Amino acid sequence: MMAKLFRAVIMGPPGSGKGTISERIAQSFGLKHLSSGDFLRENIAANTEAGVLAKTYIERGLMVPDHVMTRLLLPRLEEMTRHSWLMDGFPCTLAQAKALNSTCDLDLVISLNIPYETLKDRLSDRWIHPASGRVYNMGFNPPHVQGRDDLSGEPLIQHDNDQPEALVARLRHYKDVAKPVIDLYKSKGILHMFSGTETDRIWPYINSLLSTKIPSRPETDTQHIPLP
Ligand SMILES: Nc1ccn([C@@H]2O[C@H](COP(=O)(O)OP(=O)(O)OP(=O)(O)O)[C@@H](O)[C@H]2O)c(=O)n1
Ligand SMILES: Nc1nc2c(ncn2[C@@H]2O[C@H](COP(=O)(O)OP(=O)(O)O)[C@@H](O)[C@H]2O)c(=O)[nH]1
Repeated sequence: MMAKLFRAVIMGPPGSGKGTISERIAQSFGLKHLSSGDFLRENIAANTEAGVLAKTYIERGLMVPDHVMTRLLLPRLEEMTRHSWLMDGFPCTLAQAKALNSTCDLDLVISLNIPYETLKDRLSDRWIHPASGRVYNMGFNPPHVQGRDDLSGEPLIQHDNDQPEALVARLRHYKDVAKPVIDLYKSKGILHMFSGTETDRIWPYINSLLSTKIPSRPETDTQHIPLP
């Protein structure tokens, strides 16, 4: 059977559920979940040149400049010639989207549209295991032991920029930079927008969309996703 690789991007404001939904997609369809935030953290931990540079921005709650993001991520994507993947958190800006375009053809873009009040509630309750990027929510998906990561048992933390005071500015910024990216993907005919307040209600729609594009049971080599 012909094997075709599948490349997708998931976009949405902070707290919209990109990470949560990406994990479900990765599990159900065998795509490799690539998180730009995790990748940045790995580079920071490894003290790479770009990681050291990125850290100076992230520490101040700023977006990492386009040239640093593309220098970090594009070579990584270029290496993945044999993988189907879902990218979460990149591209963020039109410049990043154009750079990605010149590297690969995307099959599909998911954009999450979630009301502000919902984002605020979720993020003020978001707890993170910094080493792995695993995400919890005290109501929606609490850890087995309060304040501790399920797998490592290490302490969970909260990000200052998840608190409501920082959120308004983050959302405004997201809206400004994401609009031209969304318009670009709309014009290419690959954008699929999902709106709602609950991941569990949005998920079936995403699941059925992807089921029309990729089989839900990947074959033994999950890196090659055969299309019907
Ligand atoms: N394209 C990107 C992705 C991430 N970042 C930086 O990396 C940080 C961590 O990334 P991530 O974990 O994806 O972001 P969160 O801030 O947790 O965003 P979200 O709430 O959407 O998960 C961001 O705050 C931002 O400073 C960036 O500048 N540009
Ligand atoms: N209450 C609630 N929390 C959710 C839902 N979906 C995701 N979350 C939580 O909301 C927070 C943000 O989700 P996350 O996947 O990190 O979003 P991202 O910032 O877009 O990657 C996390 O704490 C999730 O556990 C939902 O439907 N209801």
